[in-house]
Amino acid sequence: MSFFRLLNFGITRGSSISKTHQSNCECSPNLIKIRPSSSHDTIRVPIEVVFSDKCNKALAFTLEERQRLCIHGLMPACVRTYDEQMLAIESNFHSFESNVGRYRYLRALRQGYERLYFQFVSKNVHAVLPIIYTPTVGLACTVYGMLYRGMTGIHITKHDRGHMKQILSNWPMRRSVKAICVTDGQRILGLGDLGANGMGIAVGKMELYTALAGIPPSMLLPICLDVGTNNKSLHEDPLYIGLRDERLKGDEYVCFVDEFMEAVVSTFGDQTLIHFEDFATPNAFMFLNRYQHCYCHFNDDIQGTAAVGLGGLLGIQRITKKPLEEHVIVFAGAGSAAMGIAYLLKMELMSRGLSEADAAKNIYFYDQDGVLTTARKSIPDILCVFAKNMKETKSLETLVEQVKPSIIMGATSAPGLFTEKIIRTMAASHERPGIFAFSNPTIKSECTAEQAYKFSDGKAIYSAGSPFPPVEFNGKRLTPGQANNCFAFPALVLATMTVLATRMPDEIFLLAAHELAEFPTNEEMQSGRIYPLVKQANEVAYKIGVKVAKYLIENGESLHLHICAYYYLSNWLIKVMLSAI
Ligand SMILES: NC(=O)C1=CN([C@@H]2O[C@H](COP(=O)(O)OP(=O)(O)OC[C@H]3O[C@@H](n4cnc5c(N)ncnc54)[C@H](O)[C@@H]3O)[C@@H](O)[C@H]2O)C=CC1
Ligand SMILES: CC(=O)C(=O)O
Ligand SMILES: [Mg+2]
Repeated sequence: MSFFRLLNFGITRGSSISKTHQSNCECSPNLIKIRPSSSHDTIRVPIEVVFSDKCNKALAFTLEERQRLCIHGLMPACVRTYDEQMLAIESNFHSFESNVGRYRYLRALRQGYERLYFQFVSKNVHAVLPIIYTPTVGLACTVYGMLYRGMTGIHITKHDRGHMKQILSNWPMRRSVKAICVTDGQRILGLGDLGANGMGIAVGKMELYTALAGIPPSMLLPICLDVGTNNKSLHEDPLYIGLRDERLKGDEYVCFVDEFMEAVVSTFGDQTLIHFEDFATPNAFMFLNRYQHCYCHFNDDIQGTAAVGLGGLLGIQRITKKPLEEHVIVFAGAGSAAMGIAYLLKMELMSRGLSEADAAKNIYFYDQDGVLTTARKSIPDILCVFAKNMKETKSLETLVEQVKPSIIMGATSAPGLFTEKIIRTMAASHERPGIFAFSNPTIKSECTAEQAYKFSDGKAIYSAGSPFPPVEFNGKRLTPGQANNCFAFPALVLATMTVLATRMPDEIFLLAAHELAEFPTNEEMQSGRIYPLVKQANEVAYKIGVKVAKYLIENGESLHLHICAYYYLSNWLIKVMLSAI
């Protein structure tokens, strides 16, 4: 019997690990009387392998495993079942009062017991996502140097030019890597330039690949491009883990990223999926365009958010029974998130037969410089069609008074931007005003759930990038939706990886938006919640993943033609991946 077969993890959900020991010992529920091991059937495996993060089962090693692996006596007599293991982790997790404490505990758990970690996360998505993802991961990134506890991915610095392939080859699981998530740390959530501390976000995103979409962690590699940081306080922070230099810029920066992209595919293969995360907006768009014909890549802040944003808008259409083209929509912020959503929204409206100008007619943009008018100098290409021939104003309240939007979408990192006056004005003109506060983490929300419900007299359909608890209003319990790209990217990468697609066309983001909008029931929609619950995120990833996989195969985006002949196989493959954890 091989080591890995002997090491029957058997920790599939709800199963009991203690079956094997029952024939070998007398046992009370938790404590077992063990008999000495017989040396002739032992398997010699280096102890550091048995207790490595990939293999360590803690007290779930059965009596047979303990005897045959010669680790008998190296742990207490108790053999824990799956449920007991999960209970022990859960008790530890909840024993920490602060969320950063819980984050720290989970980091240690992953480093010592990777399988248990992912089993715990995928079983407790609702409790754990706010820790390993927004909002806590943002706070953790601000003190990442203090929390640092060893290898989580690859750091490539600006001094590594000419050697990137060699550095990537240093990754211990290089042979199995199929996807990377890369950040240069310049716009970490709404917290600005966090330099090399941004690694925390790349790690968090990839943990959702596994926890929500079942993609084995050995296939995934988080990468931080340390090209310096313009955040002076990090230069002075004695615990900072990155280079204390100004950021690379201009041609030097672009050449650096070009070399990186080439090194990725030459090390891990042509169809390696490359996920760009939290780059500053101009660079995010520049790389999305630059690499569109050469790599299988996507930008989560632009495209993943677009799918979730449009999904939310389609949800509002379901509630209000008013077609999206008749809604007046104000975007507050003109960065990756807002521009990505507006682009996909325009695509949706044009697919309904509208001209580009008609699709853009009721959509307004407002940013730090005020409302976007045709008088503005240097408008990004994507936004030109949305610029209005109207009087300029620097006040969002004035704009809202003027155009009376039925939907407002904030992605500004400007907390409190949606004032009482704005929300009241919208509620006075619309039965169910849509309010989206995409900014992360929670402290950056344009308004809180409570403010949205209170100032709209409970009428608002409110969603936010970070989780808000339900609010009691006039005897009703109102549950906000989480408008976060975590409802899109796990499905999109699962599909792309499963069918070996070589690119990620715009249509799959549109498709994901439609599937997402269908997820909540009519009853949930009418209660004002347009997104699934976070605890349903695995199901969302699977269902959208299957649809996207079929689309990719049917439209010739899949690398292997024989898969096309068996396109229903994608269903099966995805199920297998999901059951792998
Ligand atoms: N919920 C989700 O899934 C996602 C949320 N986000 C969040 O969206 C926020 C923005 O990120 P990016 O789109 O990359 O944008 P960015 O950071 O590149 O741009 C922000 C935009 O907001 C505008 N802005 C800033 N302060 C403003 C103010 N007081 N009034 C009006 N406009 C103002 C700026 O002019 C700019 O257009 C971040 O907080 C980020 O965490 C980003 C991606 C996904
Ligand atoms: C959620 C996300 O990707 C962001 O806030 O940047
Ligand atoms: Mg992001």
